[in-house]
Amino acid sequence: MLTLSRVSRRYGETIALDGVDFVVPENTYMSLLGASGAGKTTLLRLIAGFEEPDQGEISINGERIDGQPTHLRDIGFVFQNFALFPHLTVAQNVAFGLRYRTNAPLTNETEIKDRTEEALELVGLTGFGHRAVSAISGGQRQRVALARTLICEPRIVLLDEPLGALDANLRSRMCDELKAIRERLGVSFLHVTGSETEALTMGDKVAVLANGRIMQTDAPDTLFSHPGNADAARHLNAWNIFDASLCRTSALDGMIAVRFDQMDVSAAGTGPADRPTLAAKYLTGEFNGPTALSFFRADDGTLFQIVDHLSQPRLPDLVEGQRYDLHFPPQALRQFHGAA
Ligand SMILES: Nc1ncnc2c1ncn2[C@@H]1O[C@H](COP(=O)(O)OP(=O)(O)OP(=O)(O)O)[C@@H](O)[C@H]1O
Repeated sequence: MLTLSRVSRRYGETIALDGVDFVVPENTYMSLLGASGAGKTTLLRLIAGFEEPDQGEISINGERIDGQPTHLRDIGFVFQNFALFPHLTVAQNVAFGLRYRTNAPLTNETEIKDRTEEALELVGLTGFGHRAVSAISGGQRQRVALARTLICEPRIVLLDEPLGALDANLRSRMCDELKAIRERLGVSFLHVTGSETEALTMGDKVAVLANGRIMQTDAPDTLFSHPGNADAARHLNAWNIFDASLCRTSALDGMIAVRFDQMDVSAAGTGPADRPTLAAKYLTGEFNGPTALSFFRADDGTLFQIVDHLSQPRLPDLVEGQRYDLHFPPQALRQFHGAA
């Protein structure tokens, strides 16, 4: 189990991490979701030991690792650009860590060969060992990077936007593969990403990092349906977050949130009396295959998005520039206290 307690890191005036408390349990795929600049890479660099925190503690299974040199931490790191050695073959890249690690480097060629083949098999690259890394695909390079990390049997594997350099089809295939490889090994993965879809698909648990802090950590379905604060909700790209005073008849106040798929639309002035209702102007629509997204703007400038599933369409025909009533069942709303 990896534990961060009150970890802070500043760069001059910039507070990248501000008292982060975070736990990655054993045998878990943990996604860390955050916008650009949220501090995701900084967090990984502190865990790996490329940098040290200004404050706080980092430990694995109760043993402090902050302050220890990187090579003694037993942590694997997969970089976004894979960072392979271009002049070495696939097998030489994978074996590199075994030969040159500070802690008990291997010199027995048979053992190195066997371990390399095992690692390549684990990531589905049996038979690719002799290839140059320039002569394999992006997805295969990703797997070489993973094999090179896994061969040293790290206590935890950190993956920094590992799918970012891959095209969309490959990304979804690698999602499945990464999960399967992790399950086979039983070692925890900490995967950072700016994509909510990737975070929710991959993670047994998902943590949201914003303003230098972990805002929420939960199972993906719990986080998606029950974000605990506006910051967590904003990262899921599925919730309208707005001031309750926009609703005509509501006794609510503060910031509330309603999921894109739980809002309905009626002609102006015809919203049902038993539902919280607000007025907004229809801006435009967007088709995404099985779903359609409609955009509205309320009088205070708040943008609303409503998702319609094409198999069960529920929105009327909409005219751009015209005002409508947006409404929702009272039980669909989540109310947040304190966060804006
Ligand atoms: N070496 C540095 N010197 C100064 N500021 C830095 C340094 N490294 C990071 N920062 C700042 O710290 C904040 C967090 O950066 P970090 O790279 O951790 O974010 P990130 O969530 O990984 O972003 P991205 O998704 O864009 O890679 C940013 O405001 C960044 O500009």
